[in-house]
Amino acid sequence: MSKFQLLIQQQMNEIIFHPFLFGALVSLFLFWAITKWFYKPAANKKLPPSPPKLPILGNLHQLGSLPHRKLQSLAEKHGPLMLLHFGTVPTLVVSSADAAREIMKTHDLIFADRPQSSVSRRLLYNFKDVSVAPYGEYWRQLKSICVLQLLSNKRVQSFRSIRDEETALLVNKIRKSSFPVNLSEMFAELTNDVVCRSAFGRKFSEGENSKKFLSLLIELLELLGSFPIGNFIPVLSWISRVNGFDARVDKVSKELDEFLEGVIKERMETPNEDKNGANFVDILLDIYQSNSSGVSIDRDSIKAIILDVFAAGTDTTATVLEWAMTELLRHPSVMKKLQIEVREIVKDKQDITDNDLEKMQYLKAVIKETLRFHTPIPLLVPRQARKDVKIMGYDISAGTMVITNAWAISRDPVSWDEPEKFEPDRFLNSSIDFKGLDFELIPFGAGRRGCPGIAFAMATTEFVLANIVQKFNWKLPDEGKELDMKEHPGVTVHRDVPLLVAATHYHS
Ligand code: HEM
Repeated sequence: MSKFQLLIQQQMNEIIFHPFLFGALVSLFLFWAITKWFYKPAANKKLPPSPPKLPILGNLHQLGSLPHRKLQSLAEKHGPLMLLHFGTVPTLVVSSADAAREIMKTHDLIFADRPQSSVSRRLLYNFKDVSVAPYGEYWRQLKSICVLQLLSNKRVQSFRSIRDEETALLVNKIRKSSFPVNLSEMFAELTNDVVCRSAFGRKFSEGENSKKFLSLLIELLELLGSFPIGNFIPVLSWISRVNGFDARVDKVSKELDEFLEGVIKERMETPNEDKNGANFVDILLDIYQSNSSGVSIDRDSIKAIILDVFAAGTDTTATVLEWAMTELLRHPSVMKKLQIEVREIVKDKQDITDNDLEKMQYLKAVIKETLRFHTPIPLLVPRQARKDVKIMGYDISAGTMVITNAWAISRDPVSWDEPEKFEPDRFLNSSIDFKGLDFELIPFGAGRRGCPGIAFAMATTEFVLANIVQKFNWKLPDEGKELDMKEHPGVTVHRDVPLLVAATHYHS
């Protein structure tokens, strides 16, 4: 979420250097005076500990460019439940497995809402998608479409040929690539193409119109990850109108809508008769037109769900692959052990089957350790309290935003031995999994609002990783030099610099 912080910093700069400085300062002063006058903290409430805050900004200035790291340090001082203030928004920060269990299991129903922003309202069809829809009957119906129809194990299996073909293309690209291979770029392309083919039945990396869609998606992700200052200090909402941010949101939303309308129209005119080869648009159109499953969705719902799948499913999976390869290159003994496992199971066969993947226990351990050590969305997706509730003896008010620092939880020495070490073996004799039942490892969240895309994401991650470690030997281009491990700020935390590597084809 640090686009968040970057944006706030950017917007603060704009306040300071902008010709509208005077207006901003006057608004802020009035706002501060009014809130001071009316706001009286509840005397009889027991609130979680809070770090000291500034007037108006609250704790916004303490987030830094990588908030998961800053919030971890704050939690070390103030405890696993902290109450921060992002401008006027009270925000509960959760930093231990026990506290996360209270939120996502014991009181899951109370925390089943998401905070709503004007950006997601405009980009996601007035909250008609799954990930930001308010908790209620509409969200329940969409979530069940995702879990039972779009992202079920059976559906994920039906996309097997897409994974096969796209992974074969990746392997070919690596073979032909000039030195060094830019793996970060290749993983991003692959995950986009896999999601695109699963959603539309074709890719967007080919053809002019399709390239436009790709650049719109990149903008969508950027905008969804941004938090204009007006979200936290409502009196400053006008800044987004004046600095062109609102106009950019409107433009991206309009152009995405035109593209998706085109895809839907085309599919309605020439429906896909092959039920086994159905893609997400086919399935959603079928539900829309036949009112099957007793669910009624409209055209906007279809477009919003498709955008969700792109926003949630591409960047995240590419990040896991990127960090997994990074750690394998930094730990040659782990790479060797993984290659031995994969090559022994595959032997001299041409293709890796789902059955082979099932047997690759070390591969699964490497992926789990990557999700622990480099949690792709370190602060998960924020929730919001629907009612007043007591958590660990503290009073939490309805409307409080909740941020779970899953990154800090999976490095908590209370739950993990030597948490700062990348050590996949820790999972070999352990039943801990990432599916939302073990709160020390929750990269996909948990409970009602937990991620429905785990099977989809894992199918791609396991298959791609198994193939590239089997078919190539890998080295850093400059062996004497330490790999740069800096993280790039964002909702999904990538490497700051692309992963460049040397690959040699392996012959069994
Ligand atoms: C490594 C890959 C992925 C990671 C780390 C990830 C992580 C997450 C997280 C942390 C949440 C919020 C959970 C919560 O609030 O408890 C979430 C929600 C969601 N994810 Fe994923 N995700 C991944 C892949 C996918 C894929 C591939 C899809 C779809 C194709 C997907 C679709 C969704 C949707 C629709 C939601 C919203 C669920 C709701 O609000 O009810 N995700 N994901």
